[in-house]
Amino acid sequence: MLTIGFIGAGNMAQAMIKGWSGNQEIQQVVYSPHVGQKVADDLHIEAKSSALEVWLASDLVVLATPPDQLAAVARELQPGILIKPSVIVASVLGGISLEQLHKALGNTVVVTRTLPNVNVAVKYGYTALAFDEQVDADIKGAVAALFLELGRTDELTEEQFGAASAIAGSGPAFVAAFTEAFKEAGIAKGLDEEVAAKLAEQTVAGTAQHMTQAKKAPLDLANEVMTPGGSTAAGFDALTQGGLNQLVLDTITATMAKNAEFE
Ligand SMILES: NC(=O)C1=CN([C@@H]2O[C@H](COP(=O)(O)OP(=O)(O)OC[C@H]3O[C@@H](n4cnc5c(N)ncnc54)[C@H](OP(=O)(O)O)[C@@H]3O)[C@@H](O)[C@H]2O)C=CC1
Ligand SMILES: O=C(O)[C@@H]1CCC=N1
Repeated sequence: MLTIGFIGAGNMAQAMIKGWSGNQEIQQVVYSPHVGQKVADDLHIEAKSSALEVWLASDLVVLATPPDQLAAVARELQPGILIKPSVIVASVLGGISLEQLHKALGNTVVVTRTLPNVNVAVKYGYTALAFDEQVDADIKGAVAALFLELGRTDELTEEQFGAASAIAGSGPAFVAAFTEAFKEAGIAKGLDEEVAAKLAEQTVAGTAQHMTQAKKAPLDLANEVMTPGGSTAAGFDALTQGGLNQLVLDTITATMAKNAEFE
């Protein structure tokens, strides 16, 4: 049995707990100052009463607080790090580098920097992983296998994390915003809200499934839909001329700029 402990029980921690919940070989525990007990009850796991208790009970500890809480959490964990140095840390703290993690937790702690997205809750996530040189292949393999259970994963360099965070980490919010815009357009064109919501959601989900299952590039799929001289091509022109690519680039640029403030 592997025990995964969460420090912080917000949206990201809950998504990961849900993703691993079906695995009978994994036991999960959580500490969060206000919502910890409620989240534990809702997700049928055990609540601990401090970050230190989580550390002492766990094989792998996920740091899932806001990034600015790292120093406070690291202080609480110091006795645990001395008593039980074997615990592996998987940080999901946005913008916090391996170097910053080692500075806070100490150089002896085995630390991995991870960047999952909320889709791990339904095992359709994407997680970027970064390890420092001292992490051996067995640990890398074990951590990667855990995150593979939650969707796709890659080892990236830390320099790639800013872009990965904007596209994969924040991306679900942007895709959701596009889906909402689709729904709103449906309502504006006379559909009732329930029908518009269903059409938008099924079309976004189905398009993603189609590209993934059939291994189709986005523009190949788009071209299949666009009958020459037909209605989709007219809409596609409007989308392109309206500046979709620039808008998406601006969105990713703004996201990365904010993320860089934490570094
Ligand atoms: N949401 C996402 O899609 C992604 C988030 N991340 C990263 O994950 C981290 C958490 O984000 P998210 O879950 O969205 O944030 P939330 O605000 O939803 O949750 C943060 C949690 O941290 C807890 N917390 C705050 N301070 C402490 C502390 N000192 N000790 C223990 N727990 C504490 C809060 O506790 P309480 O409520 O009990 O006060 C809360 O449960 C961030 O660093 C973010 O960058 C990374 C990738 C994607
Ligand atoms: O919004 C945030 O800061 C975090 C990082 C990636 C997704 N959510």
